[in-house]
Amino acid sequence: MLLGCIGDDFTGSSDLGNTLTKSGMRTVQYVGVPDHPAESDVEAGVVALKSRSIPVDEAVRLSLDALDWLREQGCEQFLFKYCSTFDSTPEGNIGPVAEALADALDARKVIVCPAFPVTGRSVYQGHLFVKDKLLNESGMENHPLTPMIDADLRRWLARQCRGTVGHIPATDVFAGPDAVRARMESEDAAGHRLLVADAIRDEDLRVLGQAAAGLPLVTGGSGIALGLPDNFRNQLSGQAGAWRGQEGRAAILSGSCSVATRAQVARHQGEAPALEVSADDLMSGAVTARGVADWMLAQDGLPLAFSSADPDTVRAAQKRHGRETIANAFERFFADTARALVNGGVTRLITAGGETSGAVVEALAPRRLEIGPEIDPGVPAMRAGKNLVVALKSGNFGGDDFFAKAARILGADDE
Ligand SMILES: Nc1ncnc2c1ncn2[C@@H]1O[C@H](COP(=O)(O)OP(=O)(O)OP(=O)(O)O)[C@@H](O)[C@H]1O
Ligand SMILES: O=C(O)[C@@H](O)C(=O)CO
Repeated sequence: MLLGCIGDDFTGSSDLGNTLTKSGMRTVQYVGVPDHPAESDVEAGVVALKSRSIPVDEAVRLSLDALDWLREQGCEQFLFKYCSTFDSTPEGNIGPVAEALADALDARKVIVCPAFPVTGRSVYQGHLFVKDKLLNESGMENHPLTPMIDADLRRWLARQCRGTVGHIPATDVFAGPDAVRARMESEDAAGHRLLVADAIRDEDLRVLGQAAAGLPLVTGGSGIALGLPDNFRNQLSGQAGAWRGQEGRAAILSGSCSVATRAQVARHQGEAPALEVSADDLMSGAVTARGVADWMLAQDGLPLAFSSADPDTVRAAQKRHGRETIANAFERFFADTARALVNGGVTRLITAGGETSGAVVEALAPRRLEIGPEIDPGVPAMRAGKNLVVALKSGNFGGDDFFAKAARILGADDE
């Protein structure tokens, strides 16, 4: 294994797996820290953690465990993958995890770049934009778990860190890898270890990737991985692996309340059987995982069960029941429903939302996820077992027709 990656959630890890596979690295996603060695043909290993919204100490401990395992597999460089919308709180977990990994690797000059231009995430003057909006005006300020209320990544990250945060401005990135390396030197000399890097185009990310050759630790969204495979080019087999689709029943579970998911749910509701699960019904016990799975298994077509709701509804429900209580209850609900669906014969499972997908994948506990073709930017089809394929969609990814498209691609072989 050449590149060792640690993802702070499951959908985000599959996004990274997608980028690396498309760039020609044979990539496997692991569900948590494996208790077995990696297969010898794996060139990039992504250890997917569910560490984005857990207590800081736990996120650090899990990430260091993942690092130990990846080091044992012989990795030469490490990548910490977080969300392209920098999902975190003033306490963490991005800053503390990045600092702990940097300490363990004795790394200085650590790039921090969540840019992912194809989905509209760019970093300019240290600020994160989602399309033409600053992060804190993009809808992310309403996120149920990690409301993003500051678009200045340097300021937000500094709140989470022990050390100071530096900057690699766009002027250097546009000037190429040598200018970026020179800027990293001067920021290092000024005592800054974590360096927020501007990037507005894929070519900027490739420049950062080139500049990062030989550095032990890189951090960012999946975009930062665009340029990394080239640094290993002469060590790669050139065979990313063939994809085999899966026939059989398909179903969708959506716990994501993000803007893109709500549009996908609205579109799907008009075309196929869909069942809404409200927080009140879940908390009162009026709906159960068993009941919802039975309903889904009884439908023709592509059934959807969703809790996706608008920000006002989410806020009101959180006020009534408590944010953590609801989050835990929905996670348990989606995990149990997924288990019942797979036991009931579903072979193609589509999930929306990072926390939701994490709960589902942990419940199904596949040993590894093999990355297949891209469904929409940032979302690959994946094989989770002999008879099971999955698509784990990040909240804000995918076009309005994502669900139907995902079911189709999960069912088809590579051409
Ligand atoms: N109807 C609802 N009322 C209140 N909270 C809800 C409701 N439905 C879902 N939630 C909460 O919203 C959160 C959704 O998080 P999740 O990570 O699954 O989606 P996302 O944030 O859109 O995805 P991503 O992390 O990929 O951006 C969960 O914590 C869940 O408990
Ligand atoms: O980077 C992204 O936006 C996604 O891969 C993700 O992590 C969302 O949960």
